[in-house]
Amino acid sequence: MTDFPASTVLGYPRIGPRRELKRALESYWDGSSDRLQATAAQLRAQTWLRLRELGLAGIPSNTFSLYDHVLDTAVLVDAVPERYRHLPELDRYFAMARGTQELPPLRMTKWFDTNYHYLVPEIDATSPFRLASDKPAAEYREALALGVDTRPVLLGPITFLLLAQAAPGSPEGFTPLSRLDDLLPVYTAVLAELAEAGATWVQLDEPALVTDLTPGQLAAVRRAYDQLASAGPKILVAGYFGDLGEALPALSAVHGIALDLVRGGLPDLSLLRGKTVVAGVVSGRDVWRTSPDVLTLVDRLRPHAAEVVIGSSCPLLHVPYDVEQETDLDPDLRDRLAFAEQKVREIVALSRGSLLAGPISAPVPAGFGITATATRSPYAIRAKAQARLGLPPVPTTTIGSFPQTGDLREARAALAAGTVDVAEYETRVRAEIEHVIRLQERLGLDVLVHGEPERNDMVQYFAEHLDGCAVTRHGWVQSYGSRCTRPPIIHADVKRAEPITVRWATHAQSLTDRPVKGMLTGPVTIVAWSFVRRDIPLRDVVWQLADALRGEVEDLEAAGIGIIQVDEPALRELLPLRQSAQPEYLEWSVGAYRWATSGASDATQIHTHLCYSNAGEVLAAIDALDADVTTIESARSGGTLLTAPGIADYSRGLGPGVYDIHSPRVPDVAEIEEHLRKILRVLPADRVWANPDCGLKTRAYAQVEAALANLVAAAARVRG
Ligand SMILES: Nc1nc2c(c(=O)[nH]1)N[C@@H](CNc1ccc(C(=O)N[C@@H](CCC(=O)N[C@@H](CCC(=O)N[C@@H](CCC(=O)O)C(=O)O)C(=O)O)C(=O)O)cc1)CN2
Ligand code: MET
Ligand SMILES: [Zn+2]
Repeated sequence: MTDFPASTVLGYPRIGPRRELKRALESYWDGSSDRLQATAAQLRAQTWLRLRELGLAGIPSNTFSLYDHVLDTAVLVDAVPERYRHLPELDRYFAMARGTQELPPLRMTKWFDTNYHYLVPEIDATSPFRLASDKPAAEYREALALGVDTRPVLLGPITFLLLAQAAPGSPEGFTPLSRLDDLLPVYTAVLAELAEAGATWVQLDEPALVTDLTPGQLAAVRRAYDQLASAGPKILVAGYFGDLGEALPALSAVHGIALDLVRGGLPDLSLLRGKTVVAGVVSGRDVWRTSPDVLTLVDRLRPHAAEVVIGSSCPLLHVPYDVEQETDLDPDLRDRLAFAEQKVREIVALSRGSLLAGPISAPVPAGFGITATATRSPYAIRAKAQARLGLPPVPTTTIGSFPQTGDLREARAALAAGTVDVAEYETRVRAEIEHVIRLQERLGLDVLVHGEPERNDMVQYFAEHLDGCAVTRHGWVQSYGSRCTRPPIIHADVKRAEPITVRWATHAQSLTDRPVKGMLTGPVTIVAWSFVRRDIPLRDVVWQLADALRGEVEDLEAAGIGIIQVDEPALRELLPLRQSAQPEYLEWSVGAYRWATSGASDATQIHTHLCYSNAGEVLAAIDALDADVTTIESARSGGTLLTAPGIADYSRGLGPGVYDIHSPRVPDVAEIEEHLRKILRVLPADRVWANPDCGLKTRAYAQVEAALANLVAAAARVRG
């Protein structure tokens, strides 16, 4: 049964080496271009042909998506909520993704422990599943027409259902997984269609199988794969981001298993007997070169499996395209790196036994060893000291960023290109800060922000100003839809050479009598959204950052900034997927946050912000952060924060976001007021803040002005 190609990747980036998909999407949405489908087809073709050119034997298809692969799966099986159904195909797809002025979008949340976001399917007890799209087969045929026989990739039914939520109005206790038996025939139908088109192998992605599953869920896994294994094509189940653990025995019927041997260890090898095993030894989650030593893992597998294939640990969606584009990187560092293109080369070389050892790695690390427990005075004492801020009940504020205009981005690009000098660039940034301050005063907000116009990104900006971090020029990774980030590379000990944000914060504060929040990104989030060195424990890197930020907090306070926000939107994201590892993580991550913030005096109000956090799950940790005020995503998760156990006892300031900033739609006053009243039914008025869900950088000024005016009006109504 040795018919599987000798090398493969589980998936590939899809935004385009120069973000071609981003540009095609955004010009399609603003109506200025009709090249979306053509660009998409071109990107797919380019990927298949490039992978073949690099010598990769097993090439995946249907890894492309116009927006999100979970949304694609919902559309594939027709799990489309009634409210979107009247819309024509593509409008409907983007309405589910982004909303329209009339319709809010589906919920969006983090894909496991990555910075990728997926749309949460809504499933109810009667959703009539059926095969409603031929995308997988169409893309298979599209590749075949180019002479590339691919392995179609589908999101597996278990992960799909576990990531879905019960549609609003579902009976108490209803879980989407209870619909498995109704969904399986649709999967059987897609598999049959793919077999008919000529596919010999189909990959089913099941990252949910590396999380803790109940006996009932494990039984569902077995039932699903016993059935799908006989549907036609051979089935490769990919369980990545960790160990398959208890789920592996339940996959006994399938023909192949892809193991994540970077995040997970070798399983009970007897369970692999007779199977094709994709040995995921090349990491899809970092940018470091792979050592040929990984072949010892492959050697351990060989005697047990029917065949062993060299592969990536997970889809390469989470790494940038090509390190060769990074001509500005320090050559010694660049030598240590592999992006998607280089990883494919490594996989091919490993499969041919010709991978060379990488260069001698990192400089000698210092690690980190703070043992002090960081505490501030009790909250009651701090609250009294902070009364000097003179804030009204239900104060209004925003999360930090204001729209990143085309002008600002162009000015930054011009600065990098050398066509604008630093002085000219900074003049523009100061002018933008003044504009943002005046706008907030005009709107009547209580706690102002400077708007973050000097930042390309809340993480990259800090990395650019810290020793030990490098940034890329073209290393884009998709975060959601058309939005991307360039994760910095933390390659050595992190240190702050000089203050980073103080001059922007003091400039903003000099323009107004109202308090302006200083704005920092927290240590966990900087690490979560960067590629991190591997030669010291993650927690040591986080603590190094915490120490650098502690210095920044002290400098801001000394410069007269009375409110300092330290964002930790990724606190929940780094939570280990297995419960057994969670308490330890929460202890050191919360400890690092407290180290960063606890140098502040009682009178300085510390804010934090979290988003896409399923905050209810980490409420105790949020509490332990000990921030005076926490603003949190809530509008787009259907207010689940407000029903979290313990929420009514939350003792400090809390601002559950009252509208979703990731959608272009503008909320009206009544809607925001209703949201605030819902919050006030759960929390006492002296603890509630009124704010959007997240920063406003992705919105246009017209949307922001209208939405914030409505927010201020709604807050005024509930105060009365
Ligand atoms: N790192 C990170 N992760 C996060 C978030 C976040 O803010 N940062 N927020 C949450 C949601 N995720 C998000 C991720 C990205 C963006 C986002 O807006 N990204 C921008 C890019 C931001 C950036 O780096 N901008 C640079 C570069 C801008 C650019 O494209 N410049 C042009 C040239 C200028 C032009 O013509 O526009 C180019 O390089 O080609 C800058 O402003 O300097 C985008 O995709 O459009 C928003 C939210 C969770 N994860
Ligand atoms: C993804 S959290 C964003 C927080 C940041 N202060 C902003 O407003 O953009
Ligand atoms: Zn946010």
